[in-house]
Amino acid sequence: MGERKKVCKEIVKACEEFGFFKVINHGVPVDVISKMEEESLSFFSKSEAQKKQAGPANPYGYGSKTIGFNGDMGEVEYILLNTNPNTIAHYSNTISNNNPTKFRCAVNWYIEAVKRLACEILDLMANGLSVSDTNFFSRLIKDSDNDSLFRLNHYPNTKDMDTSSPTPPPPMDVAHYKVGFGEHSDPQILTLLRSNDVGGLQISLEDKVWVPVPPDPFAFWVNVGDVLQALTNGRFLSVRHRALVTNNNNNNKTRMSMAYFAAPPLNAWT
Ligand SMILES: O=C(O)CCC(=O)C(=O)O
Ligand SMILES: [Fe+2]
Repeated sequence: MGERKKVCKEIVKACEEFGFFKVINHGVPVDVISKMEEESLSFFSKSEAQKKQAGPANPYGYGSKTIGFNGDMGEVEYILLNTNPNTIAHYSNTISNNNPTKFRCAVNWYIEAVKRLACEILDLMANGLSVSDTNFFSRLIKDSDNDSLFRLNHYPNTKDMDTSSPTPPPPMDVAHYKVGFGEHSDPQILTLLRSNDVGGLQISLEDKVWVPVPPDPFAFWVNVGDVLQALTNGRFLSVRHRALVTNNNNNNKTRMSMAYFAAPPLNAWT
């Protein structure tokens, strides 16, 4: 079997078993990632009052603790954007009032690079599934009306949390954690997730068995989303995952992640 064919088969197997896999040597330039991370860090380091100028997230913009429309809460603050360049340009003004152009460019470069990677992965998947039209999935996210999203997440350290509860927390190395981002699956086709070197992400393979995902700032994790599960008639699993805030890391570094959610146009006929 040729090398490419082998990769296609392995990707399909991972999507059937886990709906989740890791990509290394992905071709997204290091400086594109580090510029995006720099922008993210500089935004989240601002004062609460400054950050709130870019909110509330409805659904785009800055949000803190409330996630989505179902009243979900978590120890997370985030910026959610549509990947449409007009939306990015609009929000850049309040997200980075000292240099909106720098922020906008960092986001656009990052999105351009991860979108290319997502398309390549989707073509490999189609190939592995022996779909005759191998660009079928990637065409959906290349459509100019695609509804793809980009999200920057920041999780505080437990040291910053309220520990004034009457019952003392269990020893730090046991189950002392808070939910940063509660259990969910991503609704779109595919998610490319990249984080700094602070852990917290977990995936659930069987019911309620949580497996920690080691952080790797040089890699991308790929999540199969609900749309791809549906497009493959359930052959691919859309992976359930969550992010916890722990204080296992003894330095003060906090987790930052960035997620690109590749989605078809809202009115796509699939
Ligand atoms: O921060 C993480 O690792 C998880 C983020 C996530 O699941 C999401 O943004 O949908
Ligand atoms: Fe997610």
